[in-house]
Amino acid sequence: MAGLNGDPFLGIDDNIEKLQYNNNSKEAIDKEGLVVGIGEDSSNNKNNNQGGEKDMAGNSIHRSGSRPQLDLSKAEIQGNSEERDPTILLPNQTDDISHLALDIGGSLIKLVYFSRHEDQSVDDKRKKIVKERLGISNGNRRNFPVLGGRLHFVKFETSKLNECLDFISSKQLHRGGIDSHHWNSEAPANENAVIKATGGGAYKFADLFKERLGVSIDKEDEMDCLVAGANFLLKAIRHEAFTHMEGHKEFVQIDHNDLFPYLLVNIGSGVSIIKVDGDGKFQRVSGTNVGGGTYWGLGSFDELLELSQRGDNRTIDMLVGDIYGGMDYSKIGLSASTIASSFGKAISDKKELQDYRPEDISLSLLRMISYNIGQISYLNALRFGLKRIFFGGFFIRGHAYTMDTISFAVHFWSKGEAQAMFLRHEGFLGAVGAFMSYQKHGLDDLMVHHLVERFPMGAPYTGGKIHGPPLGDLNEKISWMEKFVLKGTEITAPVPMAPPGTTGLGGFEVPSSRGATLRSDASALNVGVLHLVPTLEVFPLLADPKMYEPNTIDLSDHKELEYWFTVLSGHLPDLVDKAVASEGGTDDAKRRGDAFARAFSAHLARLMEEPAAYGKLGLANLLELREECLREFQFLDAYRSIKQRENEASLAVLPDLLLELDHMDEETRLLTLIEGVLAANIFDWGSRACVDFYHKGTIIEIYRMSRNKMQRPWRVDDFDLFKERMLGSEGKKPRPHKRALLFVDNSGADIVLGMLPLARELLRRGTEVVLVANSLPALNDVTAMEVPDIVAEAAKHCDILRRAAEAGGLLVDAMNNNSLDGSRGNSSSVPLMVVENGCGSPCIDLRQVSSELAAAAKHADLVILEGMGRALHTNFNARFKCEALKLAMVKNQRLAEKLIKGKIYDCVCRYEPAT
Ligand SMILES: Nc1ncnc2c1ncn2[C@@H]1O[C@H](COP(=O)(O)OP(=O)(O)O)[C@@H](O)[C@H]1O
Ligand SMILES: CC(C)(COP(=O)(O)O)[C@@H](O)C(=O)NCCC(=O)O
Ligand SMILES: [Mn+2]
Repeated sequence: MAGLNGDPFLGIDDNIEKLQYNNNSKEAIDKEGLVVGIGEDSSNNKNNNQGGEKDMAGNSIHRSGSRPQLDLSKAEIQGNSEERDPTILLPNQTDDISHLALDIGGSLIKLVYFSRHEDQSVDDKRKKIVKERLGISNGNRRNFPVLGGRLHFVKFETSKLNECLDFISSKQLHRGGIDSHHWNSEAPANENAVIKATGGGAYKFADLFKERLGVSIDKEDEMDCLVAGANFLLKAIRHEAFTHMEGHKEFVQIDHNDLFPYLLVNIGSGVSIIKVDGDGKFQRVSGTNVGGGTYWGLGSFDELLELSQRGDNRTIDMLVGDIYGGMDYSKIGLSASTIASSFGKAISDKKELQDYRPEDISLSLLRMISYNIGQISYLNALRFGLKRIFFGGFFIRGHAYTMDTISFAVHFWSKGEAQAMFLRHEGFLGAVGAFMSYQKHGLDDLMVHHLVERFPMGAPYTGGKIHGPPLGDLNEKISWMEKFVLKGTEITAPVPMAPPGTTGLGGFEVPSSRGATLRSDASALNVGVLHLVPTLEVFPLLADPKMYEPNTIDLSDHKELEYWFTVLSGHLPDLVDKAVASEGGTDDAKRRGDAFARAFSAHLARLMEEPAAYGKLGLANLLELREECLREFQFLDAYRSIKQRENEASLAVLPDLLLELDHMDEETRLLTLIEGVLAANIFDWGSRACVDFYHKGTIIEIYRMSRNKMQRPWRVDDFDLFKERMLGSEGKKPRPHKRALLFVDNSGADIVLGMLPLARELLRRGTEVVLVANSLPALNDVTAMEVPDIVAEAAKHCDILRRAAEAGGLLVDAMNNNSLDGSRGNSSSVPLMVVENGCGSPCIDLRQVSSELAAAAKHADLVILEGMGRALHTNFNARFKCEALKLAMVKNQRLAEKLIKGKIYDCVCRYEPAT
């Protein structure tokens, strides 16, 4: 059942979403005939002579083991009655699997399409053993629809339907069923292909679709789709909704059980106002013809928006003050600056339209439309007693001033009773709803933790128009990066947006950012590719998953963001060197390294300019973005040789360390073990400060030095509490833990001389130990694939480890002989096991972990989180149902100051009893 069991994972060959831009640099590039649309890249692994599954040493590279997969031959699970009607894609039934849904509006065509992955998982022995040991079988697995892949969001102008048809055809989206990676251009178009579509164009253009693509359009009701889309997004995307007041954006956590009723206002060409009471329960209560089409109809949308930034509507709008001789009409609560009549000054001024500045007209128009919609929305909210109003539709376009104006209107008219909220997928509600209407996708069963949003290399450049077919392979991606960056230097250093807070006060003031330029692609689509990973689970030991926030550092503080921006930019040259070297230093690797650096810099620049562009931003997201970006350019493991070297050096001294430990009494040993973990956590190639002194000595010298400096009390020091729990007090022996989950961090000394000896101590005391390691490489972190070899090597020198590893099925001999047939190895020891965590980042978001980790957690009563990434940047404030120990050396001065009011190289040993 490999396919149905596909373990969760973060895709590595992230797609470059179709790009859109309409700035000057684009023109230049277009003329050169460069393909500017960047499409799905399914061919990362094929095009780069990586050969797929083996590295240079012939070892399997674990790249995507946790990816969702579909197994054509095992479709029988479809009938599994134990599960609540799981929806299953039957890969053989190619004729009824659709990948595409459309919303063809009066202004824009919105596409949502789904791409599945190839099965690239390495079904390694470790996984088989883990499944057996942890009792993960298909029968008792969580119910989930067999669905894994990515949802992409693209838009076109309706008047350019042909470009849209070309796009669909180039990606073969209409062929449905055939994995789009494997489509065969010679294959006949699917005769029965049906595409779900909504919006007026579904009627208007049905014949054209049949003619051009040979597909039938299955028309879905527009309001049904809007509501279905909004409900799905609000439930399934963690930070879909946000408020936007006075330039300040704040993501809102919507409680699923407290979503209804709400008012949905979709501002497309025209405006629909819908009262939503539940799934499929709604009523269109009103609308207005003054909407997005009104604005766009009077000029070019992007241009108008940009002009409005520099506008002053007071030259053309008649204000209360104009009527009252500069005074407020305070009796009825109107200030002098209140707009009394949009465009009203034009009557008295005796000027012609062309005498007014286009900037001022544009702003006046934008305000007129936004206030009007805000007011009508408020009146409808009042009519039905609704407090929450969600605004969607592409008129909003993530534009700060528009949102501020609408928010102000709602706030003003409702006297703060009602709240305006906006949606990140604003314009895609209908298209998502149309997609949802393919019930066989089982999309409605997906939950927040099944979705991972990724922002591929194209994200910083999105916006504007689409040209040309999608880029198909890595090489094209790289040359796109090269050419694009050469031509469009202003894009690598994007025009800064007005800093937060100055995009406009909303209210009745003019934008205070007058003169500030909008991004050259004023129209950025702030949505990424949604990876659907149905096997991800919430870590079962979180005390309160709803309150859980992985990030300790919230980068919405601009100073903080600036600091980390500088740090990460500073790391780049060194990282690129390592990455290039890890791929043999070839010219090809150098090109990829360059492209990676450009792409990551562009992400950083984009986020500096608009920190919330990719949703709520924490440091963990930035660190993960870096790893994903490396993978996008096929740097599968930049630190491979460093990790190997350090593992070997550390394993060589492990026997001496174990001997030393065995001569100690219990209490000294425990302290030495914890000291050892903290000291060995110094080997962190993600920290500038540490890397600097790796040049000053050998690994072992640095480890010794670090250990010698372990002066207690540490900055956070709960060791005595932990010791009491482990060893007891006043002669009372406490019961040992049943199972401990050890979240391991770095390779080399960190795992070998730090965590393994601690694991050994727990095993010795009769506690089962599960080493939890990354699914994919990140910096010098050890991966789940690498741990068994390290343990096997260590076990050669240690009986405790050997017997436990055998019992856990970790030793190669054991694997080959008895483990796979289900026998338990040497039963005289508790087992030592290894599971992957589902991540490929130095940090861990415990809301989205692998199913093996979730299974391992079931019987665990102790969680040990190690390292800065896992225990400080994320999870420092996390509370667990079981006991938790958080161990890390703080290798960054600023973090030390902020988090523990200490200094660099201070240590944290935080012990928390079960909550
Ligand atoms: N790139 C763009 N080109 C044209 N209009 C845009 C663009 N981006 C946003 N808009 C605005 O979005 C409106 C269309 O919103 P949308 O939700 O797609 O409605 P519809 O379904 O009626 O096409 C346009 O009328 C315009 O005001
Ligand atoms: C990337 C890291 C979280 C990895 O730390 P670890 O989890 O290995 O202890 C850490 O190195 C870090 O926060 N670096 C910040 C950059 C710097 O200080 O140079
Ligand atoms: Mn690390």
